[in-house]
Amino acid sequence: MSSPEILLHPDQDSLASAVAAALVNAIEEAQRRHGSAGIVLTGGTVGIEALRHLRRREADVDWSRVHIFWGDERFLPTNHPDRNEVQATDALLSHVPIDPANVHRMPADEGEYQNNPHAAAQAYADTLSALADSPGGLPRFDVHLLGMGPDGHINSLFPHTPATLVRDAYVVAVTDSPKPPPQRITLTFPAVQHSGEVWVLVAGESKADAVAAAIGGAEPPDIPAAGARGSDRTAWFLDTAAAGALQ
Ligand SMILES: O=C(O)[C@H](O)[C@@H](O)[C@H](O)[C@H](O)COP(=O)(O)O
Repeated sequence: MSSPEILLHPDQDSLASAVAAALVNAIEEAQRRHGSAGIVLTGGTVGIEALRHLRRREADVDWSRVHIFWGDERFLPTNHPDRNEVQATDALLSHVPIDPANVHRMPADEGEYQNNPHAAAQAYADTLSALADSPGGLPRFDVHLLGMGPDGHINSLFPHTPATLVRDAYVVAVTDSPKPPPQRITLTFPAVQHSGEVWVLVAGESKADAVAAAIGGAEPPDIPAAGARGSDRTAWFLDTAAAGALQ
């Protein structure tokens, strides 16, 4: 796995803009090398702001060869404004010519999955497996975007929770998240670390201690962002405030 690389930006807006520019390049590079690009999206303010910036660069991307996935989802009914996919759709996906069949959303809390986040997590694992080279595997994730909470959580992997210990599944349900809503679906560390590149996007002073702990080598069950590692590259996009506790 790769060592963390730090990319410093003066503020949240320039950070989000830099992420969008880097995504344009990473998508083009993945398409050149593999034919298509697989991008895993995150929720959170910075992650969604980066998508708004990417929308402004719509013409710079060949959307017909992009696959979109999610690192986690709030298990809520379709169209609920707190769903990460609804926010990403508003910010970017409904404004670009992407093939809807290439947008791989996590299931919502309704229909056959209503009140059953475990079945929904399994369904997403099946979706990923169907796109993988071998059964039970994962498709290529060229870039996995991650936000991080002040407690160091990434995706819905919260400190000292069972999901941080899972090694034998790529997707699990979380039923008692410390941050609302309690029910979520999340990729696990093995899925995150399957990614070629992992980019952690963090702004604000409230995150500074967790940034320093994660980059300083904390244990992932304590500070989950410490387990945010890509096989080829791990990039921390930080604003000055979030970098404030780094030595
Ligand atoms: O699922 C959630 O409750 C949030 O999406 C969360 O995981 C978020 O990604 C981080 O807390 C960073 O969020 P900010 O970028 O808004 O600080």
